[in-house]
Amino acid sequence: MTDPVMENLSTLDLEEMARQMRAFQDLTRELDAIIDSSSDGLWICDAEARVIRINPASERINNIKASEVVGKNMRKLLDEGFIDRSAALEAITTKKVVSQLQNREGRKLISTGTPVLDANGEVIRVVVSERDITEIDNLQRELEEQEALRDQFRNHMLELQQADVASKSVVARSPLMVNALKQALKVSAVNSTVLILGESGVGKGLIAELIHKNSTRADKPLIEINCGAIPESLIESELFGYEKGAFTGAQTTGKPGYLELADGGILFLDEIAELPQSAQVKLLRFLENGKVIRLGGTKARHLDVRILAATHRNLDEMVRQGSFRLDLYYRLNVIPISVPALRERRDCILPLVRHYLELFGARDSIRKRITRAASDALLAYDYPGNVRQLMNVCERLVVMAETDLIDVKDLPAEISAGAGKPTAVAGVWQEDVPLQETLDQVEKAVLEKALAKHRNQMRMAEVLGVNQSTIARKLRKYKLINPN
Ligand SMILES: Nc1ncnc2c1ncn2[C@@H]1O[C@H](COP(=O)(O)OP(=O)(O)OP(=O)(O)O)[C@@H](O)[C@H]1O
Repeated sequence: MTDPVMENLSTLDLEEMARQMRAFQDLTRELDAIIDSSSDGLWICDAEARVIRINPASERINNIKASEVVGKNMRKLLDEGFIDRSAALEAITTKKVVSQLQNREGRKLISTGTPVLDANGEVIRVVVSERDITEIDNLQRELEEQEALRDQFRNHMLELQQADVASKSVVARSPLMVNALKQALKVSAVNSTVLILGESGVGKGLIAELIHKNSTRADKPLIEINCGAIPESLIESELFGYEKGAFTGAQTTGKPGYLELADGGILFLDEIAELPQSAQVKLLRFLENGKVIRLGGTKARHLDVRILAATHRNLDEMVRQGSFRLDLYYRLNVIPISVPALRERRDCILPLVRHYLELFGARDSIRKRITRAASDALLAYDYPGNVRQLMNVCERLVVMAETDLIDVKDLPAEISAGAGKPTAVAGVWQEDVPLQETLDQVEKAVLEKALAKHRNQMRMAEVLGVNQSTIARKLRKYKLINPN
């Protein structure tokens, strides 16, 4: 017997139905693939909140099998305590998309219930997607903790620094030193990298502090690191920071580097010549693009850090020998400031002595004066350790000198040894050196003494019996004044 319905269908109708059926099957397969491959969990419920299906991601997130929940009503799952809130129930009631935070099996989930409405606006299905945000949440918390730690650290440093700088004053009498300070003040206003050159103890650190104090970054940190004092194996992690587990012994939370800590402020890299080659490459990259990537990390952080660097070494020579990168040298040497050795600015010596005797005296409530002979010995000494050495001598004199009047006998042996002896000024010279060289040395020493005493070229000219233009020319020749 033939089917009457089939009888009335033409071959064309049948072909169309078969095509539609195939298209429907393809669509179902596509939907299955989407649902099953989603990394977010998916729950599909009917209008009564009965679970129709859940995807493999949901099985994994909730640690259940689909068979345990399919066919059950969300209300029952709620009563059984399997879930603490249901986005599906709320979406059915409100007919709106709802998002909820849920705690399940010790994990944090964000569930979004979306109602599917028919043509009459009635709910026919609810799709609930759930995303496990436990890791993101932990990372967020870690980040917040680190940021809090960083702020705490930075504030602490800033307080210490402000107290330190406030208590310091810079003594400068010699034109060479005055010029170095002027340069420092001038560059404070800009953001350029500065390379401070000079022997150990001349005051390079003090110049860096002066630049910071007078810059627009004064209320942000000045972080100082001595590249020579950090073990080579640690310098990169100290400078650039590291992510957790970057190397054996790394803190489990990871750590920001000094560059990050200096964000918004200034990083002062003392003893820059001691920076290992691999760190030189990374520093150069930072100077070029302003970004750092922590060790073991992939995320580039953009930082706003001004770099000041200092060294007592001859970087030119190191570049020639290949131990310092030329490209980094160019990047650092944008504005060089040379701080002269103390023996090249003897007219700073006595003002510094007075300054430090007063400073240490006030600290210890001791007031000490100094004899002329002791002053002369201090003035004649060469100070291989520069201002730092002079400062230590003054502290010792305040504490140790037996009477209120400091005399030659109170001075350290290396300084008192020179007292009273004829110096180059009085006529001691080396044998067998060209006469002109000896004469130049004597002339320079005479000018240095006169400059320290009279401070005024006119007066110097009077005392030395030459005209003022000769004095000016010779001061320039021996670099005792600013060449400009
Ligand atoms: N012109 C100055 N007036 C007052 N104190 C100074 C002056 N120059 C340096 N000092 C003091 O001398 C000490 C040494 O200075 P500083 O540390 O800045 O030298 P440095 O050149 O950076 O030395 P190093 O190369 O060893 O790091 C510091 O205590 C500093 O305050």
